[in-house]
Amino acid sequence: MSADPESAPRPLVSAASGPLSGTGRAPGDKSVSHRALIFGALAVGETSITGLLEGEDVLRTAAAMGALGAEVAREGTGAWRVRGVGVGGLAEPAGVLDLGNSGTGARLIMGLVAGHPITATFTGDASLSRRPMGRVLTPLGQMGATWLSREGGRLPLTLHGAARARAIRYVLPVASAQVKSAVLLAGLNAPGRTIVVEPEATRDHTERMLRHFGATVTVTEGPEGREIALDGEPDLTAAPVAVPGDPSSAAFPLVAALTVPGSQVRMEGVGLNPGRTGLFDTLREMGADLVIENARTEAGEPVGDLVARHSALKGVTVPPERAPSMIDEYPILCVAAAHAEGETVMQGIGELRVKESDRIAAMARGLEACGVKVAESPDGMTVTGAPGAVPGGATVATHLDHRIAMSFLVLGLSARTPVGVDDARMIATSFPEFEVLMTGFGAAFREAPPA
Ligand SMILES: O=C(O)C1=C[C@@H](OP(=O)(O)O)[C@@H](O)[C@H](O)C1
Ligand SMILES: C=C(OP(=O)(O)O)C(=O)O
Repeated sequence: MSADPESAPRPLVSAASGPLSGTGRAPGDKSVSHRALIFGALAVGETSITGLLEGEDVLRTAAAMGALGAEVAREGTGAWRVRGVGVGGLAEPAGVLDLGNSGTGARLIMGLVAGHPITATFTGDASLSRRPMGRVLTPLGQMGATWLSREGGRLPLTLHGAARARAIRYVLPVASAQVKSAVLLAGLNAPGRTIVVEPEATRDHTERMLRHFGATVTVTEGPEGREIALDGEPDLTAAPVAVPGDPSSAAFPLVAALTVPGSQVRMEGVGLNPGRTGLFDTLREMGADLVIENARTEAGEPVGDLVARHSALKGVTVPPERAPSMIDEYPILCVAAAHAEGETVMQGIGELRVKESDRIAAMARGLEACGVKVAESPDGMTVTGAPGAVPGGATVATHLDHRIAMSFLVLGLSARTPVGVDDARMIATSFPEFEVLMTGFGAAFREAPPA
């Protein structure tokens, strides 16, 4: 279903369905998919990608790479081919780059453009236009880029790349893999060493992929944190990419199985990069029967099959330093927390307020409407569970946020009365097969008339 802003919202209702069971595959990892297209576009030669996520966020990045001069072709389901232009070889796009709902696409491609002597205008949907871009513009400005934007560096924004990009050393003021990646992408076309220091480690897909395509990247632990150094102006060479399954997407059916009595669900080929697995650790601490089988390495990324069985969960305090490794998973963790005995305390998660929606507020309002007790602070929330007794019975506002929509559809499967979401369109940005997969496991979803 399309997330086309011109189309009408699509309300959806989820109701208690009995046990869920089955085996499925998570869609391709969104972070790795964006990067495969971007590095493919910068490399010399033809990169073939398998398992690419064909969600709307990634399709926007594919279109942007085409507009910047790469040849991008779809060969079959998840199978794509990118003929790159070489570092420094991007062309100025003729039209506007519309990144839709995607923060990753917008911020990474800004880094790419900033390192090239070209100008590009970026737009996005209402959600993306509210999100802060100053966090990437500040370092990109230090590297020589200039821009004209709405107040606070919001989209729409026109970015003039540097005539000759300067390598910088940049200490991340916020734990963000998107900011780290934007600086490294700009640094690719800068002579000398670009260094990013991250006080808290974030997902390292960019570092892994830079090496995979032939760049020299060294990572050391320094007094200020993890220090990533990239040697500028490398010759990137096309390399095949097999995209692992997305743990952030697999989280939804797995938590559904943990919370619906009698369920057992197996998700195969899930990426288990340690920068992404904080939710699985947390769920196990809560008492989840969640087992990894067939742990293996595929194309440089750890991968495994995950089996979840319905479990009696208990509330935990999630260590704030774990936040970067589960940053997109707090909405679905709230659903597990709603079914856990006692309190689940989440702290150090202020970043959730600047995602596709203010996710702390969206989850708190939705859970309250469903009869779950929640306390909210500027950078945290506490959910008090009601195991097996979540009332439900509300239609929740999703604010153009796919993860809010999927979380409440999962909650509806175990609530006493159905839970509706006001709009399911955005699910297509990251997990287009969500409804088919979940209904295949036995979930009861039905279209609802608009309120
Ligand atoms: O680099 C990436 O692919 C991502 C980084 C995270 O964002 P931040 O860098 O803003 O934390 C995450 O929330 C997003 O879904 C994907
Ligand atoms: C935050 C997310 O993505 P992005 O920042 O790319 O919009 C997400 O997918 O949860």
